Amino acid sequence: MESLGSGGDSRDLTEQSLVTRRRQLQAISRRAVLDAFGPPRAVWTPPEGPSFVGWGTAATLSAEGNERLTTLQASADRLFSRIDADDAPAATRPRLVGGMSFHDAHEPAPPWTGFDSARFVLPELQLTWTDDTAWLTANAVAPDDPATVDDRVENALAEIEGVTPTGGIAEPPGVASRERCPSRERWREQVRAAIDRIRGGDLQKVVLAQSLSVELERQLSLPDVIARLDVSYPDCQRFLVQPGDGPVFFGATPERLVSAAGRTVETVALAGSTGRGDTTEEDEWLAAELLDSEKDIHEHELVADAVRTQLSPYASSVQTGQRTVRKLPTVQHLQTPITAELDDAEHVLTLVKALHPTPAVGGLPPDAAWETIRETEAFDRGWYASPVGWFDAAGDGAFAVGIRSAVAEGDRATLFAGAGIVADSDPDREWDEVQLKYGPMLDALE
Ligand SMILES: C=C(O[C@@H]1C=C(C(=O)O)C=C[C@H]1O)C(=O)O
Repeated sequence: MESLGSGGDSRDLTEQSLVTRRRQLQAISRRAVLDAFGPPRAVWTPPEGPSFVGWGTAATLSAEGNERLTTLQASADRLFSRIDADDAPAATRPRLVGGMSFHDAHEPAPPWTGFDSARFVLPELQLTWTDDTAWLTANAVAPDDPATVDDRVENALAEIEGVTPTGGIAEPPGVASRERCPSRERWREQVRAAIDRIRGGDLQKVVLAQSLSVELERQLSLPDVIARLDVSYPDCQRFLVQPGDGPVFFGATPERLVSAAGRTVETVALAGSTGRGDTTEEDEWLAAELLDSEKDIHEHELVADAVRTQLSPYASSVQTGQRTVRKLPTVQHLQTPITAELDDAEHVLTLVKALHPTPAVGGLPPDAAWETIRETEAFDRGWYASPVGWFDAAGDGAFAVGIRSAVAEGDRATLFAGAGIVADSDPDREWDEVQLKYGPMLDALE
């Protein structure tokens, strides 16, 4: 029988009610809340729509192996099978928030301690910001008396209303030293070997990544880092997952993996990159060159085609929007929005399973790309480039691709970034592209 850890014990998931109570409150700054309440915690801030912070643990679901999302979905169905909830907006429903490793086989070893192959937490408390107000949700699995959850939400409400607003955003901690994997010379060899394999015919595209380990001059302040990302990357999905007192995985990603609400599904193809210009003219010139680049269009269309193909078993029609240039502070990408109306509502985890990894972070064909990545990269991707997000009892949810991200603990952080390699790739240009993609995390740290 499946079980879950809840407050340290292992309990049978069937026959247990999940009790959820909610209260509306005066909107309060997220930074003040993050300052006041430590781990375990999670932050989810989309460019549009409700954002939330969760902390504490009402239940943890984790699973391993290549069927981990199937196992996890079954556990979640049991957890959500009996919900005793009061009436409140959909965004305040109990949510499981978390993610999974890029590779099927994953050991949660440093720097990824606590990051299981797949791990989702139902927070004990969720604070949700909607357009003009905020809601507090308290969750408990099989409490002895549901009235204790009413008490919990009232007490937490008082605690939050007593939180003192914080001052200005602190300066970034600063970077004292950095260590790259691989070296520039080794990268050239890796890219050339990948190109040879592509020319040999059994691989079309592979995304190779690098890691950058940095020692910080001071301890990292997560509330400040998140606040800085909010200012610099409002159009990106900002996320943070901290399973315990140890490491935290966070980022500001431009890439939506999938969001599902009933039968409506939204996703995006994002691949093909160039830098930003120093002047408006140069910037527009770079954008025009990207839109016209055969190499980048090829790299991009492999992603768009794969996404459409992966969604087609679930949807009789998949709509492709216009290919445009997405401008981010340090880099610009080719982007194509893709939407689908499903034949029947599907659990968002089913769609995550179908889509991960898209060739924007993996490659094509998937197995050959996976093998090339495993044989080439000398560091552990962990949760980098993997689905990170949330889902609820209805199977609705939203997932981002965990790029433009870092895993950090104390005064150390490891940043990750990659680039799609196709037959026409140039190793030095791909190296430069990777450095630009470190931008969001480096800006937040130094
Ligand atoms: C792999 C990353 O980015 C991905 C690869 C891109 C590319 O190769 O052009 C562009 C956007 C992302 O889909 C990353 O940022 O680490």
